[in-house]
Amino acid sequence: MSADRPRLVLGSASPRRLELLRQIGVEPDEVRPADIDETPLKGELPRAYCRRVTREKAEAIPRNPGEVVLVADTTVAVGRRILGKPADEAEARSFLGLLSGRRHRVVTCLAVISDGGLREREVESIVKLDRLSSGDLDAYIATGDWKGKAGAYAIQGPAGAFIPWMSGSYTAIMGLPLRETARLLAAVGLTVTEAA
Ligand SMILES: Cc1cn([C@H]2C[C@H](O)[C@@H](COP(=O)(O)OP(=O)(O)OP(=O)(O)O)O2)c(=O)[nH]c1=O
Repeated sequence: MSADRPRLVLGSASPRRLELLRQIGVEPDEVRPADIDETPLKGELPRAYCRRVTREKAEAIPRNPGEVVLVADTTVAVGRRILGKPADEAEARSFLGLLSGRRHRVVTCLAVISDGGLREREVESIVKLDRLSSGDLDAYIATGDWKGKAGAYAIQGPAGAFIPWMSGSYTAIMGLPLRETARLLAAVGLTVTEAA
């Protein structure tokens, strides 16, 4: 990347998002996560929720002139219901019970704030989970991989063994849609040129 490019701040505590950015040869100059309340509003629908939370993350992060701040949010939706990160094992079991044997949506919103203002994108994918036996569920819960993951699973982890089908963007499901991210970064002067 050239010396006069803007500084990139990744506004996320998610190790997946950093790993995904690195996959396209982008190393943020700084990681500066947002700490916001992610509680859904009463009656809020999943896409509207994801967009709002993403914008709030973007606005909560202090930004100096010349900096580009990148944030995202991943939300799992079963019909009108929002499944965020499970608070505990009991909630993880209940989320996985809802997802078992069904298709659900995964919405990932991303936003970039630069001197030029706010740019937003949204990517929706569909994932099918096999019907989980109680043995499958116990074994998966025991891995602990559900912790910190929207919907209580991660496609890139052991839960991959229960996913027969998906449609959309694998990187979006994992937390950061790389195609849309690369395009948004390019639009603010951060061309992705170093991918090996
Ligand atoms: C569905 C799914 C989610 N996830 C993860 C990505 C996100 O880290 C997390 C969803 O929570 P988010 O609230 O989107 O992100 P976060 O709290 O981890 O980090 P930050 O808000 O600071 O950016 O779930 C996977 O890793 N794999 C998956 O298949």
